[in-house]
Amino acid sequence: MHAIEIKNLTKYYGKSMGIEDVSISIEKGEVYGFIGPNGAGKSTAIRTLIGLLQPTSGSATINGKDVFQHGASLRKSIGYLPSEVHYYDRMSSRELLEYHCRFYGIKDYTKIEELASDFELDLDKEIEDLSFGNKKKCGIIQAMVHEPEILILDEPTSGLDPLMQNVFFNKLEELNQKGVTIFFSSHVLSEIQRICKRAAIIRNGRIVAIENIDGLLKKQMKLVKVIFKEVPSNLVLPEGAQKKTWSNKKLSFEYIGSTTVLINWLSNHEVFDLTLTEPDLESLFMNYYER
Ligand SMILES: Nc1ncnc2c1ncn2[C@@H]1O[C@H](COP(=O)(O)OP(=O)(O)OP(=O)(O)O)[C@@H](O)[C@H]1O
Repeated sequence: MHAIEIKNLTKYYGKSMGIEDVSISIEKGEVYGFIGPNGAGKSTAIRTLIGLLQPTSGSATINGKDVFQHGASLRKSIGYLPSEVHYYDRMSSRELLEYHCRFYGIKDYTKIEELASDFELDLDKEIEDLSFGNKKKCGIIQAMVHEPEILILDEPTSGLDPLMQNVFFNKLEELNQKGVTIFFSSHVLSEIQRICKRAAIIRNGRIVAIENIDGLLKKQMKLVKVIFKEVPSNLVLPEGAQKKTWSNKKLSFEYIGSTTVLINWLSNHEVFDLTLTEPDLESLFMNYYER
């Protein structure tokens, strides 16, 4: 039995399409990524998956149970972070999280303190005084505090600074080691590659690929910028390099291929400086998923 199974899920907002024919299966204990550019349909799919939106057609099950028939009981085993959090402004995070716990019959609030300390959240500040990133932390704690067996997180890292993103991913790894299934959306490829084994790639409301992360890494183009000490004569680029541009001693090109081959090629030259960057999602789509 899959932890999450979405079958041919379609959601139209009136005449406008949110998602069409989306199918995703997630094993128990898996960390699964959901990646796509803005407006691709990630939030629509997630909201429909957890029963917050009625689908136009198709079905979604969690632990084998239909989310519309068993919504209330299933939601007890899910932790959900929406892409945007909206709270009662005049409550403190502590009051909000305690209020949340009471829905789950939790009377011991030590987990709130524990998570707030991990995420460095001041529990005594009123929500309206929290920055965007701190509200996000509050949302993440809310998703985790009742210790759900499945975490469904919609753009969890947006608004978190890089250090806090580290804390967040370490926490996901810790929870996953305890058996928690995690499904999270992002539009940043490196985040998905960091902890997922598989990812569904969505564009214009449709799944364009379901990839093993290893496969995605092999396909991934790198942007290579090299500054040479001296411009080498008769320079031959490694196989897989394309769209080369020169500016003074600075060479830029796109590279798809073995990292070892690239490193070997670089080691044959006097390199003054080097940057390797990941392409944005649009370039990835242009290269592989354009249909
Ligand atoms: N309430 C709504 N009414 C009408 N159209 C909507 C509604 N919510 C979403 N849409 C449309 O559905 C499509 C998918 O939007 P969705 O918010 O699911 O994408 P997303 O991948 O989550 O985007 P983002 O990364 O920007 O959050 C978009 O075309 C959007 O305009």
